[in-house]
Amino acid sequence: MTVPSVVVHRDQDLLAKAAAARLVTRIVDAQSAGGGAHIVLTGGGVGTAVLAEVAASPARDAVDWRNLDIWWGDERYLPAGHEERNETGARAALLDHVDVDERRVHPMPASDSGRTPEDAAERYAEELRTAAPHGDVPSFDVLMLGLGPDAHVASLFPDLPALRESRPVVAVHGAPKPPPTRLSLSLPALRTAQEVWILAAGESKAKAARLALSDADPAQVPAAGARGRERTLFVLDRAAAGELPSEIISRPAVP
Ligand SMILES: O=C1O[C@H](COP(=O)(O)O)[C@@H](O)[C@H](O)[C@H]1O
Repeated sequence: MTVPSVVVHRDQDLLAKAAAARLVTRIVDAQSAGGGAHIVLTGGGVGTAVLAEVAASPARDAVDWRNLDIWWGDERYLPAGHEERNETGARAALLDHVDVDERRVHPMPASDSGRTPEDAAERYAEELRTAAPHGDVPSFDVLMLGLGPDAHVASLFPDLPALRESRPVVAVHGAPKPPPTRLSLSLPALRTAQEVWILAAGESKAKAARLALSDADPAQVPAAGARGRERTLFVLDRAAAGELPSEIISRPAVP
């Protein structure tokens, strides 16, 4: 697993703008190297703000939006179009404003799909498998994650059985943050991404960021288990970085 590196921005607004610039560059680089690209979106305040900044950026036109597969790291198990669904937020912030190929936009199933959460998780796992030339999931170029104050990432919450899941997608019951029923990529699936970016702003995330950068057990600190194959990057604002030891902030990114 890669040793994480950390970038700290002045505040959430600047963090969102800088992460958006990073995301555009990452997609353009991947597309220049190989044609298509796969990205994984997150819900939450910062993740959605980053997407809105991509939409507002003139550089967004450097992306070949039709040649991009868009996935989600987790979803709240609510009816299609519900305002609390991560998909709804991502569409309003970005996807409704760029020329995506709908066949390559892969939202997780909604609760009115007629499936149980377990069937919905298996359905999404199948969709991932279909897009993967080798293995169970495509090679994600970048996978973004928000960070909860309890150090949850995606919908993997401390001490819940979903953290022990080895299949790529898991149904989550009893989440402490509403809604209680969710779908999530599992920790092994998150770890297949080339790059994992953890985005967090605000003082309420400072303790979680410190623990996520420690050797804590992912069973209690899920974010401590979210690492990319080639790179793990924490993009924080000053408040979220407030409890980090100074040697972590300046640590060079090495595998
Ligand atoms: O419920 C969720 O929360 C996390 C973190 O959200 P934030 O608003 O505290 O940044 C998010 O990453 C996840 O996708 C979402 O379902």
